[in-house]
Amino acid sequence: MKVELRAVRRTYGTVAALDGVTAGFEAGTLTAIMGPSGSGKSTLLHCAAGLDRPTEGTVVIDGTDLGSLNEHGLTVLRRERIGFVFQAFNLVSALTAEQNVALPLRLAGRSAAPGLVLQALAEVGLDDRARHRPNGLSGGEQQRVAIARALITKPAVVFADEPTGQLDTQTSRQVLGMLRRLVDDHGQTMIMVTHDPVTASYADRVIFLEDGRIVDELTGALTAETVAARMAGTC
Ligand SMILES: Nc1ncnc2c1ncn2[C@@H]1O[C@H](COP(=O)(O)OP(=O)(O)OP(=O)(O)O)[C@@H](O)[C@H]1O
Repeated sequence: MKVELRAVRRTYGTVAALDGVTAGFEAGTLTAIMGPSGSGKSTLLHCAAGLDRPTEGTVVIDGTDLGSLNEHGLTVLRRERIGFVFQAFNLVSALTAEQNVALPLRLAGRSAAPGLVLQALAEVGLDDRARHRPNGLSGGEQQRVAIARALITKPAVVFADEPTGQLDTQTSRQVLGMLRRLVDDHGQTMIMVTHDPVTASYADRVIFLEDGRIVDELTGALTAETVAARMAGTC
């Protein structure tokens, strides 16, 4: 499912958090958004995901102009087609890991096929923690439950904000490998904000923001070194 931003501007008072961003995100691609603090990364993600409305310009997902949808229409689109891996989308503390992962299916009125939820937990290495509540899990484990929950509906588009922010190196590699396989095998469109060159190196493309504008782009065979060099302004 293609996601397109056309001349998107988002202002907060006199601050232009996004200042005329045009970008397309094709199905089956993973894009990393990078840039200094305050450059507009979260604002871009929120506008592209229909969580925030641009002040000017349009966001089009799979041919639908999000500006033409009311709040209910946006909610349905988000629930049925979009997955979120955001730090702010916390787990429900009263529910077990298994129940948290099953929640998006229940909200969409879909029943979970037997084993589906456990399989999603197994993919993030947590099938043995299914009955634990969030406060009985480490930060990294909670993050992995949130990823399993985001992917359980097999969303066509996934938005991620620092998807491996709280994970150790090894778990982080596993999770990134898993996200990469989802894009390659299921043709999902994935857009992730990250400060980490290693995380960005899993992407097909890195977009660099500065002061609400796209200032550069890297594509091709990305390595953490080339991304880091670009961040340091040395290439
Ligand atoms: N709700 C808001 N109200 C007012 N200003 C905002 C709001 N959200 C963002 N801004 C401003 O818009 C600009 C872009 O913010 P944004 O959060 O998109 O940046 P970012 O690149 O994600 O930063 P970080 O890496 O620190 O998370 C900043 O100047 C920020 O202060």
